[in-house]
Amino acid sequence: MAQENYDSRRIDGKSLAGKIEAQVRQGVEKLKGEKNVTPGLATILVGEDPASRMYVRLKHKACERVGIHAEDRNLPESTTQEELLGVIRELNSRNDVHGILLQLPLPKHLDSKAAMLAIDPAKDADGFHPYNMGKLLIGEEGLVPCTPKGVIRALEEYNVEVQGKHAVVVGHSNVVGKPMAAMLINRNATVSVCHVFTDDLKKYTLDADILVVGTGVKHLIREDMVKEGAVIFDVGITEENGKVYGDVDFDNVVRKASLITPVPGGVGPMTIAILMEHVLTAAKNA
Ligand SMILES: Nc1nc(=O)c2c([nH]1)NC[C@@H]1CN(c3ccc(C(=O)N[C@@H](CCC(=O)O)C(=O)O)cc3)C=[N+]21
Repeated sequence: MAQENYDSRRIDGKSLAGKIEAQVRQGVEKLKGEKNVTPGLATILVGEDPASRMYVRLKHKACERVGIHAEDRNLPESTTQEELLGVIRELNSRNDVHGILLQLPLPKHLDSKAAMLAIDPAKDADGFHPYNMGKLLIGEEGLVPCTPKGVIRALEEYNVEVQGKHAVVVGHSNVVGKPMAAMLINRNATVSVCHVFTDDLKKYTLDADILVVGTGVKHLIREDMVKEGAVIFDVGITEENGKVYGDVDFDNVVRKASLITPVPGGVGPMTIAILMEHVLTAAKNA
């Protein structure tokens, strides 16, 4: 059987990220030339979790590509809450650090809510501070969570109409689902938010014009659960035997989608590109 070619339906997150990074690189050059300011990002990683280390490394590599100065604060697993807050306060006070990223999850003995609250909202590159989250909810999108912002950017790039459309968000996490729902509401979509306690998930997903899935459940979304012509963003990552899987059964769902992101090479690279944009924005505003 001949393999059908669905390439035109695939949202190429890598090339979109490349486009955003090229714009950031120009902005960084301009800021250096005009104000002699080099944007700086400090990442804080507590402990040695290999996945977290890899994500931090990806962010540092992106900084290198766009000309942002990156500082790596790798703290031992035994770090106390007071010590962590001390590092955050030091970074808050430094004028060569414009963005602070506290890599999550933190070891269990640390209070991540209190730590995020300690980050200067103006340096909150992740957009996780309650002040920035609150602004997002009232329609003021400054520093907002990078992953849902990447989805919005892709919708814009591909000229997908959002107003009046039924957008279904699966997963209600603070980093993806909730801010994603807020951004879609801000753009006048009709938004349904589904999660582990939703019964009859399929009833909602089948009606979705735009479907954003971030649950971490491998291949949760099957072909029979999506509407013909849907625009689908897969924000899930499950690692199994060195392979990465999304929340969407891409190979089969692609037949019904009009646009769809793969994993890897979809939303992940866009997340990092938006993070770079945020550090530049924070440096401009400083
Ligand atoms: N404070 C905080 N901010 C974050 O932004 C944050 C975090 N904590 N904790 C963990 C998650 C995860 N995350 C990813 C970013 C990019 C890819 C990415 O680019 N992935 C590549 C694949 C990379 C590979 O597997 O080699 C892709 O999808 O193509 C993945 C995951 C950011 N996170």
